[in-house]
Amino acid sequence: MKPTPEQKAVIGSRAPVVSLCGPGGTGKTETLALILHSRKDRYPRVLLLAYTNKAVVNMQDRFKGGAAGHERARVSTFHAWAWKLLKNADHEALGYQCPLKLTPGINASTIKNQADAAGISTKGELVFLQKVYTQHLRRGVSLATACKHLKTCPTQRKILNNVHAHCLSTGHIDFDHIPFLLHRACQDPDYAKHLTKVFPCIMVDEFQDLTAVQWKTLKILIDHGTHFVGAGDPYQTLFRFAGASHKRFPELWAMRGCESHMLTKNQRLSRQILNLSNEIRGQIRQHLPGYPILPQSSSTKGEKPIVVVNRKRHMHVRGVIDRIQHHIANGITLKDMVVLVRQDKDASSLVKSLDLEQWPYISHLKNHEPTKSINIIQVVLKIHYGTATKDEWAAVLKALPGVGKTTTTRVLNLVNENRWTTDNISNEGKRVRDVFQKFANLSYAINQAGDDLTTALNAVLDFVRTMDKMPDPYTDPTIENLFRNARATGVLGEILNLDSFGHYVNHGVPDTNDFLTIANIHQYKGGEAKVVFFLAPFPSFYKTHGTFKKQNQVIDEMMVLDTIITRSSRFLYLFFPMGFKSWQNLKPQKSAADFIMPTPPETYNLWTIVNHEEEQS
Ligand SMILES: Nc1ncnc2c1ncn2[C@@H]1O[C@H](COP(=O)(O)OP(=O)(O)OP(=O)(O)O)[C@@H](O)[C@H]1O
Repeated sequence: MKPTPEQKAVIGSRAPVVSLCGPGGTGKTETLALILHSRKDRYPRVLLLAYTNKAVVNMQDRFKGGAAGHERARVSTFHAWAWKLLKNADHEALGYQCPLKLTPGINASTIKNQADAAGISTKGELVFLQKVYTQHLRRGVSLATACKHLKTCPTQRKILNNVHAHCLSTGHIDFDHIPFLLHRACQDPDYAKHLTKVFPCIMVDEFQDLTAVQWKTLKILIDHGTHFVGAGDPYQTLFRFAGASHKRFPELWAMRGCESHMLTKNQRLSRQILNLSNEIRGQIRQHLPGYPILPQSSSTKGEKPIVVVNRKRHMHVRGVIDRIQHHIANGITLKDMVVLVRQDKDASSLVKSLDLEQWPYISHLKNHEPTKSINIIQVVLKIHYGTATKDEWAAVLKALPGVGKTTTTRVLNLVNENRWTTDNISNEGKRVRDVFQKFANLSYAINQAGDDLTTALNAVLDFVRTMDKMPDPYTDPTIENLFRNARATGVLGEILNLDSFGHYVNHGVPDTNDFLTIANIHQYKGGEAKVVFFLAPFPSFYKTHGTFKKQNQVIDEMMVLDTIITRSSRFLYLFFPMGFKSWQNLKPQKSAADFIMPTPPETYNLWTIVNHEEEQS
């Protein structure tokens, strides 16, 4: 691969702070790989942070094959990197009475326990309490400030203060605590200086997705001398709900010594797809002025994007399957195709059809039922972390050999009353003691394994193997992904984030390397495929979320659509659930279709799907 002049300029930059901005497909990630390579002799260590576990795995794959592979580079999510540092940090200096224990799900379960104790049990109030607590952590503000900002009442404040006190006294922390605590640790100038020495160069892909507290932490390191490269696209800020902001780039540009680079030559999109993307970006820009978005170019010719309209989802599914068959007949493999959705349930009828037709696929949808093995592995891990619900405990106890009804009831009572401490258990009968001993042995093995996550996972799998009526987990094809992700992220608890690895269904097809990908666009960010299908949501989705009532949300949806469009290098199909006549009359739908309709008709081809069966009947 020959870098373009724009890419060469960034690679050759010696500025301490570099901003690399460009629309989807302009080669930002590729350029980061080249910068990494070019800087390998300049720094003893380079850290590259990516937003999702999937992005980390992709990046590691890209570096393995590409020029960048060298031992001094480390690719990680912010959380995995920060957790490795926090494990060795002085917990007392951070206000904790015990060493930190990463316990995924602990925030939600402690908030629930405290709320139960205070007699609060409505779902709405619980969700609100979680929102306040999460905001305090993600924004890097004190709990008191978050409480004030979100106008909590004295009871709610008391509950949240108790949650906070519980974490400090037990050392339990959740994922959201990780960046918050690293930020706190970096406020000590000696620690920040130390980190700057250890990480003299940090690069971030999808820079706009950093949360406020993550960015504040990196800014401290930059101020202490860490060199920095932030690559991304403010128009792909899809994680605003999780704390991302299109303002990150202006904040980066305002840093002292920042050199700003733009990539404008699109390496992925054909000219025809680029035209459509530029139209949507033009609309985004009307709402978000202030970003110097230069005209893009592309040298690849391709097909015009195709807009397909039909009111029925099952007709879209037929259309997708028909087009897949067409492309396979023309030499494109399933592996080069992806079906993208905005919300997971939009893919459910497609998944049913694929199962019926026995087509192999990998689904990155959150609502895809995990295999029995993955399910039980997650529950066993939750027990290890102390966050399993009573039902989850019951499911495991049911499958443990030699555990009858009486033992199960006794164990569940102890768990329910939160009384399964060593002292309490020693007074119990042998069977109950045996059950807890099994879990204690497992926890010991996991803790002993430390950073060696393969060993830790094997301990969990071996535990599952001893259970009755469970398939052998080692024969589950998804397990390989699980190990791969665990190794990539370096954090065992990430396995509880089901969406971090795909759900693979190969239906016994001999070539296990050829499958269709189905994903939510938030999961597929940064990905690319030759053929991209988008199954747009029905207008009811936007109505439920009040999207068209708030400008910010309309912009979010435009960004979602542009991110989907820019995943495709050759063929793009956008399926909208609406009638052909409504499209011809340009009747607004209050849905994603409204962003395509105003574009010049020559930007795309308009198709509909005719149901011959219905016509015949
Ligand atoms: N100079 C180049 N010559 C040829 N191909 C390139 C060049 N730079 C990048 N590419 C290819 O173009 C495609 C898009 O690159 P990349 O994924 O780095 O874009 P990106 O800007 O990070 O996209 P996104 O915003 O969607 O994540 C990849 O297939 C990459 O290998």
